[in-house]
Amino acid sequence: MPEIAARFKLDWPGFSLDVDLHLPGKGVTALFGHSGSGKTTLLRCIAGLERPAHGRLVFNDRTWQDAGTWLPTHRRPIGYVFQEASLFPHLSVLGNLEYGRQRSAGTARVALDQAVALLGIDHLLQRKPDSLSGGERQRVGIARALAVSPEILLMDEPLAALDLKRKQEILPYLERLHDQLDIPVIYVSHAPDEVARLADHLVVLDAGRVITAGPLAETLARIDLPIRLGEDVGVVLEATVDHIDETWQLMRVTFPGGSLWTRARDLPPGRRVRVRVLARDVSLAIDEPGPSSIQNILPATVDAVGPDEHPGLLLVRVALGESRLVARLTRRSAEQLGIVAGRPVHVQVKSVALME
Ligand SMILES: Nc1ncnc2c1ncn2[C@@H]1O[C@H](COP(=O)(O)OP(=O)(O)OP(=O)(O)O)[C@@H](O)[C@H]1O
Repeated sequence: MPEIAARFKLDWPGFSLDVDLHLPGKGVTALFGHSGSGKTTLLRCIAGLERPAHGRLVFNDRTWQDAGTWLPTHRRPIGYVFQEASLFPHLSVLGNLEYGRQRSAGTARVALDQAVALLGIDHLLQRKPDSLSGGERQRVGIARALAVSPEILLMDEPLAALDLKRKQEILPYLERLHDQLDIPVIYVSHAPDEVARLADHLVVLDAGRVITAGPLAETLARIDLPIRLGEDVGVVLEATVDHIDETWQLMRVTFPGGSLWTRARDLPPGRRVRVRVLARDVSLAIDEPGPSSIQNILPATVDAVGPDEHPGLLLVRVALGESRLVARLTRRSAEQLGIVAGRPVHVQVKSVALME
């Protein structure tokens, strides 16, 4: 599988970046971390917009940077999406897309027509940028990045400048990119919900260093990381819709190790979905609970126990077959229930978010 090998060392007053990463050559890799952790700087190094004194970057067996090699940005087969699309105001949307394409030197991987269709902007092609909404402008910005037929798409918080409504409007298009593009995407974000929804692979940065990197589900289930996610601690599960209960308008999704009920959606059985389960919505019981308003009660085994941000809380990871859930418990209840690794428990899941 093609791969991206990136090693950068950069020193600025008050900030240094020191990373050595191997990223998959397909799917969406999220660069995640708090503000100032170095996400944008790392993305800019990959794009050649920063030139660190010590750096090595190999993309699909081609060296873009090492001690004796430097491929300038315009010669790298990249598409770059900024937080806000800066479109030429005097050109129509189509003019903006074609301008980007003229500068493209790479082999055509994603045609302009395909980019237009993927981002749903065909009805906007004759419009001028100042007549577009923020969300539409950003969709054009993404299409423009794709119109240069890139071999990799670099996105720097493409939703950060949008309000919640516009974000919701654009997320389905990003999901389409995820499903239909065959080029790797590196996606900078500090929003856990975006990462849970879009990423396949996760790199967590803190103060210019990589804290952890790996497949999304596995990395989110780590409870030993110093990064503070607060209310967003939780896991994602790759699941399949297996039953719709029309009477109660509920839907059952199955994952390796169990199944969960959630609100029904208009999705056919067999459809692959991603579900997010937050640690605050998971509780544990030793004996099988009696009648309860909680619909999802599953047998599991405690896998690991770790500290949480507040000294009164713990994070407990449980195993259900090959899947993992994380529960947030008070230290007192963990003590009272005798929660230790290896202990069989019943997991109660109060709420499940479908990332679809
Ligand atoms: N050109 C520069 N010269 C010196 N310091 C810089 C430069 N650009 C960024 N920095 C600093 O480097 C650090 C990392 O910045 P960076 O933009 O990569 O963080 P980030 O994780 O992308 O943050 P955010 O989520 O806020 O965009 C910050 O402390 C920033 O002030």
